[in-house]
Amino acid sequence: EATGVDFINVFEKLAGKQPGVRKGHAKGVCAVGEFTPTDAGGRYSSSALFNGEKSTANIRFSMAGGNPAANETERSPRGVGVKFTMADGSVHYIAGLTTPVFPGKSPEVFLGLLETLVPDEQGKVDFSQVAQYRQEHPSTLPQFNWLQANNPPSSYASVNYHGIHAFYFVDDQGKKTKFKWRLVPTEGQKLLTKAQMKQLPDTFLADKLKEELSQGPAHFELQAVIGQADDVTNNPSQAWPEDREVITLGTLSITSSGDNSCDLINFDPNALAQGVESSDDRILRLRSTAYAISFGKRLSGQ
Ligand code: HEM
Repeated sequence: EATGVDFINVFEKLAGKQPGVRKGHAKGVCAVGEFTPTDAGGRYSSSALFNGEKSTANIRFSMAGGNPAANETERSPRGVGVKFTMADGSVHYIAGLTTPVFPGKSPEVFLGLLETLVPDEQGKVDFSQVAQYRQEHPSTLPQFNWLQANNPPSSYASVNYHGIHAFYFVDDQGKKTKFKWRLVPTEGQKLLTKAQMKQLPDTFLADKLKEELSQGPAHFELQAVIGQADDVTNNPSQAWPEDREVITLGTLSITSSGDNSCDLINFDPNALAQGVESSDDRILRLRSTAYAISFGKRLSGQ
């Protein structure tokens, strides 16, 4: 079985030692804002997040991977982490990606994919080996195909983000409802054109966000896709059918960005307030150990 330590080790082989930096999603920007709930979530969950009062939000937008100099025009996932602090003081974390699916049905398949991407002693990646691994492990393909078909965003604030894993709402009676969350920009998605992907510099997303927020807040709808009885909860490489019911849980407003307010946050996706629970997805469960190791390392300058 793959462990959190295995992932931290392979990230170091892929990105080199990056002391003091996140071992995944190394490049990113902090932002702050607030969350205003609708009354829809309260029908499924006892969480204080949905009880009518506003929560404050600490946000971080990021580039996937361990490279702090990642190229922001490349076809790779972008990420978002949100820490909600509710009026009663309780906290709830989410961390998702721009892709609706993850590249592997299990920690082992994902780890194997990363291992094929480790360069040899000459610094070369054997891409034929990567392609062969993908064919032999078809659960790596849906995310790859999605990234080829969808250009990267022109702003961190103008793209959909997906929780990818299944979670459960739990209501006052203990009744559970499976769901997957997503954040949808209220003004719709804005993606780079092929020409912009060639012309833009490697780094523009943090400045662009700051400039956009100087004109006023950016808004996302937090939505929940409600699962049906036979929708699987343990395979993040697969999306649920398109026709599932979607409810709007509230609006996330981003008001400013560019400070260091997220540096001490570990966006552990299993650190959930009462009223929401993790599913049996092994990748989701494993993320806690990997994030904790990364958090400890980066805070201690390793
Ligand atoms: C086995 C699978 C995974 C591993 C080993 C892994 C590992 C990591 C690590 C080590 C970090 C840095 C944490 C920190 O220093 O605070 C990170 C950050 C992040 N990961 Fe993952 N991850 C995995 C799967 C996922 C999935 C499925 C998603 C999305 C659904 C995701 C989204 C993110 C995001 C958005 C961040 C940045 C959080 C921030 O800004 O601090 N990861 N990941």
